[in-house]
Amino acid sequence: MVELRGWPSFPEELPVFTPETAAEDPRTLFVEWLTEAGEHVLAPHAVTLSTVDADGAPDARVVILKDVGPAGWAVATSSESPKGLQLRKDPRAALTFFWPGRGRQVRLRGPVSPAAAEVSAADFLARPPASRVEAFIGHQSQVLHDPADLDAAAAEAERWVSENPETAPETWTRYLVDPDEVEFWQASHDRRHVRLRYRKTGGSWVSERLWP
Ligand SMILES: Cc1cc2nc3c(=O)[nH]c(=O)nc-3n(C[C@H](O)[C@H](O)[C@H](O)COP(=O)(O)O)c2cc1C
Repeated sequence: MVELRGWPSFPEELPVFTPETAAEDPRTLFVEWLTEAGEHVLAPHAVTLSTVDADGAPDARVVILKDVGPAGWAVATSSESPKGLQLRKDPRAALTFFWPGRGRQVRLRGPVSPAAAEVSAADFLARPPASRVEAFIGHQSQVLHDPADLDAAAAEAERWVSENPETAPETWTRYLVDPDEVEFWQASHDRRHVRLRYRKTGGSWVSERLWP
């Protein structure tokens, strides 16, 4: 058995979250928390993206948040990857951020749509060369029978990317999660964790405290 008790989850000092003074728009509060997390944790923009597969079973993996704007929270991947195929069939998702260094979690869920082709292409072209090559290799999550196949595909992708520096693969897609619900969770050492959930109703947001 692994002894898991006693491992600390949070630092001794935690921020105090006061829902009464929180922004009216969850995006504003999210950007505040994300910016602050960037000063305390590695990869604050790493987020668990949850989707459902063709059988309705949940699936989840970590991706990188690419942007947050009026159209939603943006992530990027191949439309041919398992998550891309899942989103094509059932365009709904949840995003879960966890920033242990601040004792904070943010959860959001809602419909997902692909960004315009030129936005996805710009996302791809802004990636560093090695990341572009990685995306061009393709076959994400398929079984790799022989590592030599990956070496060959990488060499081919590298050649393609260097000869076509302005071209993005059609499969590279920015997905926008436009949440109906966003929940902010702030740990407290007295276990009175503070939770604030925003729900979109009509065109505006309603926020409610939740029991911990
Ligand atoms: C920190 C971190 C960041 C990642 N960022 C991305 C990303 O932005 N896009 C992506 O397609 N995969 C990313 N991955 C890999 C995914 O977690 C996953 O392994 C891959 O996308 C295949 O997922 P799928 O089979 O569900 O489609 C990242 C993994 C980690 C650990």
